[in-house]
Amino acid sequence: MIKLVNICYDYPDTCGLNALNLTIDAGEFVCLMGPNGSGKSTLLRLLSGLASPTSGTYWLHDQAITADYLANAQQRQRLHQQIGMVFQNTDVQLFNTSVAAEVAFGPRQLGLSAATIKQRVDDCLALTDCGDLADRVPYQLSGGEKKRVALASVLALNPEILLLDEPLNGLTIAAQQHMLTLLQRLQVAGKTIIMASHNYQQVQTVGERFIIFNPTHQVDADLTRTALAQQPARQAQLMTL
Ligand SMILES: Nc1ncnc2c1ncn2[C@@H]1O[C@H](COP(=O)(O)OP(=O)(O)OP(=O)(O)O)[C@@H](O)[C@H]1O
Repeated sequence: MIKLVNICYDYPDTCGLNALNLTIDAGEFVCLMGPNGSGKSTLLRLLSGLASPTSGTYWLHDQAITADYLANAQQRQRLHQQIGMVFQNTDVQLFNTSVAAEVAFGPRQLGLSAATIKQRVDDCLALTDCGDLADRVPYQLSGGEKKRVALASVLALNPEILLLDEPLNGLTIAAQQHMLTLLQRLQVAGKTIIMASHNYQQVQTVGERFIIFNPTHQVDADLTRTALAQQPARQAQLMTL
């Protein structure tokens, strides 16, 4: 489904990703791990179409997602329907005056009918346990509530792939568990989940594949949960990230 071939991404003064080769299949639950600055967020930005590789090719369903492809508004919108991203800082993502309006925003941009939009909003609020937040102002919600609303607004476009950048950061233990259970439910419902995290303890029971970056922005290891469980030294290293 996703295929990255020899991807490099350079910021003006530093490297973000270095010679990345990766294939991700539909339905996987992938955790991107590695130290601060190793490239996890950069990879999510590339996958979401917010940035294009400096070199190499990003394929999604045999379509090369190039800067030229993304320059076309219709094609960009198509990508955003296929791949949705929950940002690390949800404050940059939530800008509407009510939660219901926030979740309706994406479907409205697609020009869907009022009845379809209402159905999608109701479904996504229910799925993320945000039904009782519908009339609240997103900016005034707690950190955990904001993450769930951001997820609901992404789900309203019904993307097949969900990208999440440190979705557990700043949440209470209960809110973390809530989010993880929600993500597992979405995977069971057929979504592909790609989540950046530096906290192995939090994600070890939900992630099925662990792609671990090193400080030079390369993939250091790409392991199934079972394979990682057989590498205590690697697990210990992940615990210290
Ligand atoms: N907007 C930017 N401008 C310049 N350099 C950047 C920018 N964003 C990231 N970088 C650099 O690119 C490299 C990869 O950063 P990235 O944010 O992808 O890492 P990360 O693994 O997500 O880190 P963290 O765990 O701290 O979120 C780092 O060296 C970082 O300093």
